[in-house]
Amino acid sequence: MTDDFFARLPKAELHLHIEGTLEPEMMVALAARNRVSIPFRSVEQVRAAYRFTDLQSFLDIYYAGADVLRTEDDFHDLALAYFDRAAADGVVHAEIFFDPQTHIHRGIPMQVVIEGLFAAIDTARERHGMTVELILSYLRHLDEEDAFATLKAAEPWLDRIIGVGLDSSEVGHPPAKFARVFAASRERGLKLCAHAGEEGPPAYIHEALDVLRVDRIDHGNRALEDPALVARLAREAMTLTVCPLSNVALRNVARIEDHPIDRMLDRGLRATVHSDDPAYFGGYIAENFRAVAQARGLSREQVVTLARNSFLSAFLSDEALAGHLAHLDAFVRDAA
Ligand code: HPA
Ligand SMILES: [Zn+2]
Repeated sequence: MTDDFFARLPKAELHLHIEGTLEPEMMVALAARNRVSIPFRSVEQVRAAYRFTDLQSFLDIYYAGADVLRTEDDFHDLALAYFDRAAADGVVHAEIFFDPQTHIHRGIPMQVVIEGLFAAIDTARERHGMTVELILSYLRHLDEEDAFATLKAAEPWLDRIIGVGLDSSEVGHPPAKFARVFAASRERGLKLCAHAGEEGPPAYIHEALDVLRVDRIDHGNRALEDPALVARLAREAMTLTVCPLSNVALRNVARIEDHPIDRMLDRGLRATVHSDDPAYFGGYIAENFRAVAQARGLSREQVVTLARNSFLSAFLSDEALAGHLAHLDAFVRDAA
């Protein structure tokens, strides 16, 4: 399989934090445009700081970097640059996380964030035919009351937000901490996702399923430590949105050659491949597919299964899903 095959393979991006697409060049440019001081003098210095030892060491830099995002134009420019990049990687549908609390706590109103993102989404549809949905992600290191305030602040735009997520520092902040705000989110018709089992134990995945009643698990790698959980996830066809380059960058997997993606597929798990925070972890979605496929010697059939799973796991109408699967089948036939 050539680089071109991985880039043209039609796919859905389901695990991407838009703040994690802030490339060092844009960070430096927005710092200058908004007269925000950052602790780096050049793009090279920013890149050199991207050596992580765990999730928290990444989050510290990721939240600091987000401070250059101030205006509706900033959010628009950030997201449109990402959509252009994703289109070149074969992404035809994306469901992206955004972290409103990161911005609200700095005094940037929800409206600035959301209207900037919506404007870019409209352009992505016109320019690339790409469909994009937003997932409002609650920060789990903050309390549930703050999450409730965020849901309330998003009320005017909920008809254009497809779901909610749960991210940030996992260990010590179990899913059950957000039981009530997830129930309230579900009552408003929102889909539910939660990061679980990235650094946290398998018990957090059980909780995300039983207490939050999520529709998708983000990461979920540590499920492999619990055979009964693996059997349950497989039986329920519960998606795990797996991010290979993130797993290596944050040292949840020692080397890409050790990545468990094929073990997940072999055990009947509905795994998908995504990019998480590509500006920080060294590659967008096609590079995640290529790197893990080459390192693990995946067959073409396994790679196509990963792409198919991305559509099966997306929050699409039956009609849109059928269209994407037909397009994928045609691509596979033509590429044969
Ligand atoms: O990989 C992640 N895990 C938890 N929180 C995050 N916020 C951005 N990326 C991540
Ligand atoms: Zn993530």
